[in-house]
Amino acid sequence: FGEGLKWKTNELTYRIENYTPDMTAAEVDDSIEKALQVWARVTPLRFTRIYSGTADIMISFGAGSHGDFYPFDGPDGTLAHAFAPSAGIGGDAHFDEDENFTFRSTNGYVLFLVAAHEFGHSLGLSHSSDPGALMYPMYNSQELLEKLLQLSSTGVCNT
Ligand SMILES: N[C@](CS(=O)(=O)c1ccc(Oc2ccccc2)cc1)(C(=O)NO)C(F)(F)F
Ligand SMILES: [Ca+2]
Ligand SMILES: [Zn+2]
Ligand SMILES: [Zn+2]
Repeated sequence: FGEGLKWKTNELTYRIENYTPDMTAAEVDDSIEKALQVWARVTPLRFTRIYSGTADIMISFGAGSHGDFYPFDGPDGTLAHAFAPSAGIGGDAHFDEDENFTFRSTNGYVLFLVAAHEFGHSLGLSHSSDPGALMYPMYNSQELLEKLLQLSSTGVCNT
């Protein structure tokens, strides 16, 4: 996906274009915001949500061929993909609607984790070979979820 580019500003906008029926809109919003906060805490980046027009990071759910050259593959397999920083589709994150995304439970893919991984790509990161890393291209949730949530909880309490 042409990684290696960087955003030219620290102020980025994002827009949630549509929702998955697997979760409530509030749970999707919360998962996306938390996933962006993971990166906001480790970079100088700030994310602003917009509700119309074109954002730097356009977030959408789609199944099969959904408007780009990387059609999804039905349940499991590819869960999502995102594009490295650039104009237009750059930075956008697409989630495979055929997956069962979940807020916190263990049945299904935790949207917060998948989104945090995809936003790593949206910021220009490529995959990590460390199986405990967020940018590892295989989904695993146990220790990572605790680590990230504990990170975000500590982040909250000392601010
Ligand atoms: N589609 C992927 C694999 S994927 O199964 O869709 C995927 C796997 C894991 C993902 O996030 C994540 C990584 C580590 C722990 C928890 C969740 C996101 C996406 C990917 O890494 N997309 O960003 C690849 F490698 F390009 F095929
Ligand atoms: Ca899939
Ligand atoms: Zn796509
Ligand atoms: Zn990835």
